[in-house]
Amino acid sequence: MPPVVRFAPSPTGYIHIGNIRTALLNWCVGKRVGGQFILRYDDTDTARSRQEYADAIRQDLIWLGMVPDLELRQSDRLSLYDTTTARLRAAGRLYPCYETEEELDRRRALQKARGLPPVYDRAALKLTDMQKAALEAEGRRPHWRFLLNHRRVEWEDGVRGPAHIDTSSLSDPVLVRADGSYLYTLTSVIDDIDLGVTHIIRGEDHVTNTAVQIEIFEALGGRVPVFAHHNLLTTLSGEGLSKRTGALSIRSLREDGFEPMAVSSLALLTGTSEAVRPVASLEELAKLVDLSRISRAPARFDPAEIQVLNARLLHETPYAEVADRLVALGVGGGETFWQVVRSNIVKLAETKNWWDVVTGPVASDVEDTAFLSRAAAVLPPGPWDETTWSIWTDAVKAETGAKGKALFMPLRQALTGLDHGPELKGLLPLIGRERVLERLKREF
Ligand SMILES: Nc1ncnc2c1ncn2[C@@H]1O[C@H](COP(=O)(O)OP(=O)(O)OP(=O)(O)O)[C@@H](O)[C@H]1O
Repeated sequence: MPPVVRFAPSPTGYIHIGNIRTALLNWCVGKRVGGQFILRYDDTDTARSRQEYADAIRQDLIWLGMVPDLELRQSDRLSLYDTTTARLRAAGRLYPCYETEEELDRRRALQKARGLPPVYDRAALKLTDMQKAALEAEGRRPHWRFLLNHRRVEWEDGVRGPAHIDTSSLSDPVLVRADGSYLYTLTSVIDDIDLGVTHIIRGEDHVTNTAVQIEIFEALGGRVPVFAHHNLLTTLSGEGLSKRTGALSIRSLREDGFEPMAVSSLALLTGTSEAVRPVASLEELAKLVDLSRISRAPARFDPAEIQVLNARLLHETPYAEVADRLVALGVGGGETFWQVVRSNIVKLAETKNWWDVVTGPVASDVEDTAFLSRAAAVLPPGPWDETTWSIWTDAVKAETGAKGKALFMPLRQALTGLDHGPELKGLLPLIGRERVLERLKREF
């Protein structure tokens, strides 16, 4: 059976490069063998979830090439959660609790003072019907906790190998809030069962959730999927990423002009056994994914590396893949121009600067105008090709006696207004004889 995978972000901000590590791993594991990739907005936290963020997540994934096969939002599925929760209540696995946050805080402080772990003591389980009625008469509304089985929950983690957590070390998790809203821990399992999710690949921030959720899967009679918890991306100094700060959001990287495959290559390959390098397509990237070879240590990455990857990716990109975008940027010169400039750019938009250098005008401040006039005098006749530059510079050398930097630098500066850039043997024919003459004679 082909895998069914999902990316399930909360639409509470713009997704960042760490979030897409999760999305990419799921996409790769699912799509490389013809599986289904689901995008699910986990928007049960209505106070923080926003439609504009959900829209942005979809756009970001599509920009990266991960088109979802199915898209759904948890806020549309409340009736499924209502009926499933009723089953858990009927089975005695959900029980009402009336403690306020302050009461719980106090209890935890007391446990800590006694050297005990701050685990919920299940006091609510001992409440009689009369006590519950009295609390409700006071105006209290219950929140609902899941009765854990207090056992050793084991699973074969796709990344971490054999894993286990003893749920007796955990508090019974709240699955339904006092206002009746559901927590992600529950709704996620209900959806994963309903959608037939076969693999749950997510960050290791979810490991504890997994033990709880395996118990919920079992309580609901669902098939427990394969779980895999990957390391989280952190900055070089070890700082985590959060949607709330907006740092390294996919949106900002796109606006900064980075290529989607540079972003994806960095997000996916950092902290794996593969060298971090630009990979040309998601399909190629998917072939490199081996969950069992993802490191357990945090995946530290240098945000500056994205520049390097972007440049390397563009250096290897064939003209056909960028032709339309070059036209949209107002860049001419076709494939020849692309071959000449692609190894001199970090971002595609920089091609426009070089095209402006080709078409002119350029301002230069070469003082030795006599040298330029003598160079102009020996300019070869057209047509020009890649050999013209060396024919010309040999002639200028013979004419003026200049060599090395003293020969090349004034010519480069006069022709481009700059002291660096693409090879002049490629640029020269693009600039053309007429403009070269103008620039040597300073007649722009
Ligand atoms: N720095 C990170 N590196 C890799 N994966 C991450 C990182 N941060 C979050 N994830 C993963 O992204 C997926 C979506 O997570 P979620 O929507 O909860 O976002 P978040 O960034 O963890 O949370 P928050 O909105 O609280 O900042 C989860 O599977 C989570 O494990």
